[in-house]
Amino acid sequence: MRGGLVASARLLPRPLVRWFLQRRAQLDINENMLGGKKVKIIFVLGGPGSGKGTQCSNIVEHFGFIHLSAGELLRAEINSGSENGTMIDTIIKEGKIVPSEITIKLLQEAIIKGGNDKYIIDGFPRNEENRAVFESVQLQTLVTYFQLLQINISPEFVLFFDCSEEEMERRLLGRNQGRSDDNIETIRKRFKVFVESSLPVIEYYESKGMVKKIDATKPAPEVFEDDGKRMKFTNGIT
Ligand SMILES: Nc1ncnc2c1ncn2[C@@H]1O[C@H](COP(=O)(O)OP(=O)(O)O)[C@@H](O)[C@H]1O
Ligand SMILES: Nc1ccn([C@H]2C[C@H](O)[C@@H](COP(=O)(O)OP(=O)(O)O)O2)c(=O)n1
Ligand SMILES: [Mg+2]
Repeated sequence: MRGGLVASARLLPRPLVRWFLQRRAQLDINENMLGGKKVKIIFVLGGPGSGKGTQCSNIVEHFGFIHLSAGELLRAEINSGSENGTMIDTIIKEGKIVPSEITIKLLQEAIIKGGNDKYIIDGFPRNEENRAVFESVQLQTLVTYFQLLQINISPEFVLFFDCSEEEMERRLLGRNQGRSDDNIETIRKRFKVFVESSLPVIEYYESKGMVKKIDATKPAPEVFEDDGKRMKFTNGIT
């Protein structure tokens, strides 16, 4: 947590960070509990087709979280005809990652609109930029709206769905949701981006002891049994 906070703080003006730290010390609070309502976040990460969306639906049903899929928010933005839509569409078709500002704005809006205090966010952060910008934006939000909106800077934990590429490829080719990126050419690009850009994020959280790794190659009900155990065993989440 401290490392993330320090990294985020580097992106902010120093007087602002100093003010924030002093204010926090005065109020005897920490970054996970800034008075008022706490918004808890769990990140769900894993390669394309590892079963993130499928398992998040199960988790929502059993544990009362609001599920936000970064990919679905981006697809909705394309379909809404927004000015960024064409650009987002092109990036997704190329299997690349959309600039963080766009994705984070959509996530923040959805969190505020959701009005819940527990969110499970799937497919985010997908690269180091996603992670660092999310943390810095959260810190700014905390500073700006000190008593109004308190979203944790860091997730409670990260669920990592570990699945072989062979199995993920099979699932994506059979997904049948009419997605422009579920074709073999884009799938291969997405696997490459996952290994090069997303795995380092998982490793970062692993180094902080925050990752709960799940064998996602098994059939969906068995995978959910694993999620369920991990959710129940985590105090204060359910
Ligand atoms: N454990 C599983 N075994 C077999 N197929 C699965 C499993 N989990 C999900 N699927 C199927 O694989 C495809 C991709 O799953 P999805 O949840 O959309 O993954 P992701 O969000 O990680 O891309 C979907 O068609 C889904 O029904
Ligand atoms: N944080 C994110 C999440 C998704 N995207 C883009 C790039 C991804 O290939 C697509 C689709 O993401 P999505 O999570 O829906 O895909 P999968 O469920 O892993 O198959 O959206 C992004 O740019 N940034
Ligand atoms: Mg998905």
